[in-house]
Amino acid sequence: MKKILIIYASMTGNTEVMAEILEQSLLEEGLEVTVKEALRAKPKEMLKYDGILLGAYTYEGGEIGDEFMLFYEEMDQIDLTGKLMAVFGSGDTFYQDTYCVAVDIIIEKLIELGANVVLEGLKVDLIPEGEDEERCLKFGKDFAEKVKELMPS
Ligand SMILES: Cc1cc2nc3c(=O)[nH]c(=O)nc-3n(C[C@H](O)[C@H](O)[C@H](O)COP(=O)(O)O)c2cc1C
Repeated sequence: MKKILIIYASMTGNTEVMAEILEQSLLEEGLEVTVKEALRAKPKEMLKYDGILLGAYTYEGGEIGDEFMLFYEEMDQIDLTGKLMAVFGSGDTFYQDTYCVAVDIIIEKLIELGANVVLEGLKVDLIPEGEDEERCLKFGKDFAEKVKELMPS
């Protein structure tokens, strides 16, 4: 069974809800899923998984939230060449110019580290409800399909 790791940081719970929906979606696709908070995870753990999803909210006018920062910095120590990855996060459209930019910053770093970022970043305005919940479920399904296609057993 293909193994997926979801690592996320969430201050007020919105990105955490995204992580939960993604977990549900990946489980429905028959994948094994581990979910961890960034503060309790180390980047080298990613190397044991077939696919990895990273989630972070955006803070302070365009920065990665504090709880994800150490993980982000320590990623520099590992080689992610070929790793199948994608990024998600909650933000607030009130911050027009920096809406969900943490997602973009992380994607940029992953590409720099050689990862294969297989989907466009998933950005949600505050809590994922209704249509946004559907977008999260689809993101999980699309990621599962990529893993099955690109990591044949
Ligand atoms: C001080 C402050 C600054 C913020 N800056 C941004 C920002 O620049 N861009 C953005 O999209 N959201 C910004 N947000 C909104 C949060 O990203 C949003 O509330 C998000 O849903 C929090 O996710 P979480 O519940 O997972 O912690 C900011 C929130 C606060 C309190």
